[in-house]
Amino acid sequence: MSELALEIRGLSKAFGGAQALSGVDLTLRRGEIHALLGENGAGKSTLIKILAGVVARDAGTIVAGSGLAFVHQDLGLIDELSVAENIALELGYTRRRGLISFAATSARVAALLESVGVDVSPSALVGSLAQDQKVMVAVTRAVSAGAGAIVLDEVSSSLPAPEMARLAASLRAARKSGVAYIYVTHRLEEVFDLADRVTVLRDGRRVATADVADVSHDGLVSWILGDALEPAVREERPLGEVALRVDGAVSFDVRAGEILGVCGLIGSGSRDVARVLGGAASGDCSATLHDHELPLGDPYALAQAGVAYVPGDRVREGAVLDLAVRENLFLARRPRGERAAAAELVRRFDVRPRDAVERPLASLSGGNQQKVIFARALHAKPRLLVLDDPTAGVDVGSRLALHGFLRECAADGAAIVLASTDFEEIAAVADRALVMRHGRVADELSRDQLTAERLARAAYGSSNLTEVTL
Ligand SMILES: Nc1ncnc2c1ncn2[C@@H]1O[C@H](COP(=O)(O)OP(=O)(O)OP(=O)(O)O)[C@@H](O)[C@H]1O
Repeated sequence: MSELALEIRGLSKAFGGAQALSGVDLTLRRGEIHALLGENGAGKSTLIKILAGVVARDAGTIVAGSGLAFVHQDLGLIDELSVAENIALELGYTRRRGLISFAATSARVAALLESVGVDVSPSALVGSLAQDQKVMVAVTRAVSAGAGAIVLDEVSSSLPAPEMARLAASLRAARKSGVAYIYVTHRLEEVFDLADRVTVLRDGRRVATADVADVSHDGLVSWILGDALEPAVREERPLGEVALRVDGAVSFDVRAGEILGVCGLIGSGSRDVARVLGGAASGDCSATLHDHELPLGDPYALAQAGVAYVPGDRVREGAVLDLAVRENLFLARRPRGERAAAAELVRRFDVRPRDAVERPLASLSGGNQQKVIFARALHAKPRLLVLDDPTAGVDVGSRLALHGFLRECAADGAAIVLASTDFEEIAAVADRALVMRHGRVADELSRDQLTAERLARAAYGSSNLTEVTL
């Protein structure tokens, strides 16, 4: 066991009749980053919830070398407190003669940050840090609690590519302290940037475990999906007249049939563009759709005006978890033949399990919940479709399928605004992209200029790659 931080044998779990995990083995070596992959519903969250003690296992053994800790996407940090205070909440404050010593606490935290290789000041307010730095503070907090293994559960899922590159560098450095990481992601590039080994789950079974150096991108895809991916075809789409005009702090046009990508670093304002147009936030601008003023700020009136919105925060903005999939599909307007229509959408958008229609949305895996929200927006046949990071948490196969649906929607004449933290996604589907910096449109890239790397450079405002440390 000495070389192992964690050993899982024969882990099984069923929910009702559905076998979420069947006899899964996984070993985690000290000081390794071990990626855990699998399509939506493969069983990753169930495995993690069992490790965390939130879900009881049906069978199997788990032996942990030392403590296990969990860092989820929301990180659980308090923005208004300093780095030292956030970590001291876990570590305990250092006392001198019975009194809390902030100086001594800060020195202890500084030493801890250094041991993990995190370059932030203990006195910095967490709210002022970049998202990748926040992840590393959460990691340091877990280390301070004595964790020998840390599960990073989709911490990168809404992290723009440039910030992800920095997080990858920090995590690679952090591994030297001997702590082991399980790293859950749907972005395969990250596996190659970051991980030492990889385990793939499919339908609750372990399909493979391998050294990352021995696997290819296509090999991973076929383990994940049980099949190869059809390469996406990018057909030329004729663009129509200008359909959407936005005027204000940010001004731009989108033509009918055009997919406009919007991206930037966190805080650049790129996602705010989608939130304002989708009716989830108010903003300092006005907009017209086919020359009619859009009722921004009023989600219901926006929907009436032909706008559909796929929110980034599906739990708070997009979905009612306690309601059935069918009810979530038709929240605003219930069609005749609702059951048949819902079953058809579930089939077309490949929502799993297949009998999901009458199940509560909460019982679906995260990625399958997102497909339901996507299906609802596209079913409305919008004239303007606004999406905020729509494929975060969606597996590699489903993502390609959703991109295909986006292209179909554009081919039907919709104007599409796609804000995404996944720069590969924008490069793959957008006809044009705006790159935001400090709340303004800083760059515009046309179709033939669109690559993930160029987007990342533009997001930083640098044409010099060495400054960017991608
Ligand atoms: N509370 C629950 N009740 C019923 N079924 C559940 C419950 N939680 C998970 N499941 C089912 O267990 C299976 C595995 O789901 P899990 O959430 O572990 O997948 P995942 O790999 O984490 O997917 P994703 O990438 O979408 O997050 C799915 O079929 C899911 O519908």
